Amino acid sequence: MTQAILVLNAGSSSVKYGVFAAADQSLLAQGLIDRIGSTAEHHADGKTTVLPIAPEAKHAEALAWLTDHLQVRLDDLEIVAAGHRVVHGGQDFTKSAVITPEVIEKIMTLAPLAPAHQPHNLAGIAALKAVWPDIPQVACFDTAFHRTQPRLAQLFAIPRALSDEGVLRYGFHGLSYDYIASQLPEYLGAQSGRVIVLHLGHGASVCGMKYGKSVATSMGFTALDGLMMGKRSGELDPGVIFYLVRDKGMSIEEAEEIVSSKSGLYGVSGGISSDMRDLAASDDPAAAEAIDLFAYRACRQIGSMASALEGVDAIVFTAGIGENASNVRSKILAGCGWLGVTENAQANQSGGPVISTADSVVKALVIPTNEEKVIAEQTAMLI
Ligand SMILES: Nc1ncnc2c1ncn2[C@@H]1O[C@H](COP(=O)(O)OP(=O)(O)O)[C@@H](O)[C@H]1O
Ligand SMILES: CC(=O)OP(=O)(O)O
Ligand SMILES: [Mg+2]
Repeated sequence: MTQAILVLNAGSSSVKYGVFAAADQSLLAQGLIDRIGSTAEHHADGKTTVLPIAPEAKHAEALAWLTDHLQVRLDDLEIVAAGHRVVHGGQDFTKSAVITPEVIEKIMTLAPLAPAHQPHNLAGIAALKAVWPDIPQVACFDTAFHRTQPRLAQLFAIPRALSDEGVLRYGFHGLSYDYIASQLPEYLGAQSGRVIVLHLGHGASVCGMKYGKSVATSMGFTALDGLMMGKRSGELDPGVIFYLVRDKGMSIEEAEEIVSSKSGLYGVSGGISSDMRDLAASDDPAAAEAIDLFAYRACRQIGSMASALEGVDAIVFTAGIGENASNVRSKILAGCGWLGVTENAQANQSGGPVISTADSVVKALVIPTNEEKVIAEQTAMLI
């Protein structure tokens, strides 16, 4: 039987999985469940099926369905290890780690800093342990890639004692950025020096990379900062939170829910949807304004990254929106014309990879991300 590594990538609205040959990490099978929390769908082998679970069911039910499904589907493979995306690694984890009870405990203590992710990551680890109790499991952290940020990029302007105890800009989506960094030389050659990568999914962030290393990123201590997202506000005056709690009498939990699950595309569209596909299909002016604000905020962050990089050679789009929504890419590129980037509308429509004109000073590209591949490689290295 072929020996294989099973990879789980639990995001805020989806669970992606991949099965890779242990020998060379070639892909053997993959799939994903998305729209968790509305009508969860399983996509694999070109087929889409609605999961036989309640529409409002959460990650736990989706994971239970998935492990049942995988046991049947993978019965001709020998699963020898599992790799997991774990969103928050704090200061302790600068690279991936074999999961032990101590590692689980550290991951749990960081869970309050990533409440929309870390519990699902831990649930995935437990779900696979129940089915494959004897295999090694590896945790691969979203924060690890950004540990190369210079100190000034990590500091918030808060009392020193708080920074010293770890209230810092960690940044996320590091597995995705790691994959994109590995692809840059092939796409850009010598132009891969100063690159701004936009990971635009349900969660969204920007990373400024110098020669493939993170020097600045838009997410912070938690995954709430930076860009506008599916349901998260992104960058927000902290005074708004005080107003909600002190003046409007909300509890901290209610205020947290506002900024983490009632804002972003969902909130600005007046509750139409957190999914870019639904907003693009809507003729409601609030849906159009949500898309415009999403693009506007991305342009503002690109300006910030260009400054941290002291110039820019290329802009890369990736993840669900970045890879698929040509209308959003087009709006963002139009807002960045001053940086020297010119969209090739036809290439953008057809998905690139190069979506700038031949004479564009700054190159723009679409590169599909592959967090699962990075997890498989990091897992193979540790087992
Ligand atoms: N064909 C598409 N057109 C426009 N947007 C899309 C398309 N497919 C996915 N998306 C957007 O991508 C998001 C999911 O991105 P993804 O990176 O898979 O998310 P996550 O890993 O954070 O769950 C969806 O919420 C939706 O807004
Ligand atoms: C960190 C984060 O926001 O992840 P996701 O995009 O998967 O929600
Ligand atoms: Mg994701």
